[in-house]
Amino acid sequence: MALLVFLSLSSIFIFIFFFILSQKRKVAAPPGPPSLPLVGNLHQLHHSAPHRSLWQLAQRYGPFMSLRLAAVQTVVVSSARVAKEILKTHDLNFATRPAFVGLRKLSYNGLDLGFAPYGPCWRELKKLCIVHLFSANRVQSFRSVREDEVAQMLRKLSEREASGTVVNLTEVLMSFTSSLICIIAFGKKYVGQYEEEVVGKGKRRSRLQVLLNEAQALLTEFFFSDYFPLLGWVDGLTGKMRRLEKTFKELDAFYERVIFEHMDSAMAENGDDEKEVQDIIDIFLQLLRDDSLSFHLTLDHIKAVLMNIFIAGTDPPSATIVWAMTALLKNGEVMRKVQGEVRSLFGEKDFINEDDIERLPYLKAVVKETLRLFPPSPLLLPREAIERCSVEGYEIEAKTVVYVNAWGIARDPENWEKAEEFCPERFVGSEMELKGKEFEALPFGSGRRMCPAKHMGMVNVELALANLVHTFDWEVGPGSDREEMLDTEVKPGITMHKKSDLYVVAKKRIT
Ligand code: HEM
Repeated sequence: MALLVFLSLSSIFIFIFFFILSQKRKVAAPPGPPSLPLVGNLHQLHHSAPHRSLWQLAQRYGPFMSLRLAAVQTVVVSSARVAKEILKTHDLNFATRPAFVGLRKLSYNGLDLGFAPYGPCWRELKKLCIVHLFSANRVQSFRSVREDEVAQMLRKLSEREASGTVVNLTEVLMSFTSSLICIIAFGKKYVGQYEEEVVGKGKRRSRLQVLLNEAQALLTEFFFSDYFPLLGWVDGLTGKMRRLEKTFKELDAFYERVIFEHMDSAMAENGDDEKEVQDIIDIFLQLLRDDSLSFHLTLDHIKAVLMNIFIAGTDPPSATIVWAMTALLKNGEVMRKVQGEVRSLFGEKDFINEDDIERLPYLKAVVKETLRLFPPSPLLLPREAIERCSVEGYEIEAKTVVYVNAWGIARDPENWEKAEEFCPERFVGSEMELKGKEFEALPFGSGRRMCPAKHMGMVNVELALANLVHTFDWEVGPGSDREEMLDTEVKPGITMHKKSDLYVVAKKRIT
């Protein structure tokens, strides 16, 4: 009997002890909205614009907010101060990425730059890519490629103008950035070598373009395996796993084919005929032969980084130029001012080159203002806590997923006057570079996981935009609803694309 009483009392004490402990932990996490059983707060996220719903929730629960997305403990950062804590003070502890199913597969199980877990291998790979692929000298080596591709885009637009057709500028810009990244990464435009497929009302895309869009979509696709691990089998039933496998296999075969073509031509040339412009595969093949590398670079690492470059090099730059043109069409005064700047300095010229860009402070301010209001990755890329740690007096458990709401922070009236207005003047004469040092606007992220290609991205956008506003006068296409054309609704996906394509008429300027 005594033993029974003793056991019952001890069980009650143990229960009370763990109950108090769990309550303490609950209190120690950042505040957040109440959650439902099983789904947690999943239902509170807007499908295509989660950054907007998270920003609204943050107005109520604060700039450091906990959410439970089914089984995934999450925190959301919505102020410059907390972003600095996470991305600078505690950067090392938040330098890894969650192993979500889509990210893991498309990163060759974590061998890439963008989604690999933090560790010695990723560190070496990032160093190597920064030095060999994305340095200022390397970006400069692609100058002629960039200028040729912009000139080609202008020619295409001139032909359409001559035939009086309305132009889908979104498609023109996607095709420009994907051609450009194909030449930079693979040495030639493979897009045109693939058969075209019908992808919607009157739209045709090359298979390679379709695969690229599919990979982009799969990176943010909802997989049961990520949020309800016990229901992972549902992903098999819905066909998502098959879609992921198929897209991965086709892209893998494409990268392999291009790499082997490079190996064959290197052997045929016997190494004595250096190419005028080395593409990214050439550089990787050289590195593969380098015995002094501090880690074992494999073919899968190369394919994984090519996957990053193909997706990240196409989408964020094209989305940024579309947003810039949308904002300029909406704000006629800013359009006149930026055209005035370019044309008054270079009115005699047919083409604005990269040296000219350095003399265009207002154009540069337009690009920065676009990146402030329309960061292509509004929630950056997800981070994950490596170990339990304390931030702003709250306890963050290991494996908590962290989203930084860069979109919301850059519209925070605490940091920006007339925050919602498109006003490039705020950057004229300002020292702000928006390259990871200022936490009030973080279009390229910050810290160890920030974008390694920020310089390349910026140059591509500035050159294309300068030439578009220099060469043409722009109007919304006749027959399109101006309101709808210039709205700021977005498509779902890892990159924030404008929802409706931008249909415009481009008229050559009168010289
Ligand atoms: C307008 C252009 C671009 C913007 C706004 C942009 C933005 C970003 C952002 C926000 C991140 C996540 C940073 C973080 O988690 O803190 C990122 C990562 C990355 N970006 Fe970019 N990007 C651009 C262009 C490019 C280009 C052209 C490339 C390659 C050719 C590229 C390659 C990458 C890679 C590999 C990562 C992953 C880095 C890592 O996890 O360590 N980006 N980018």
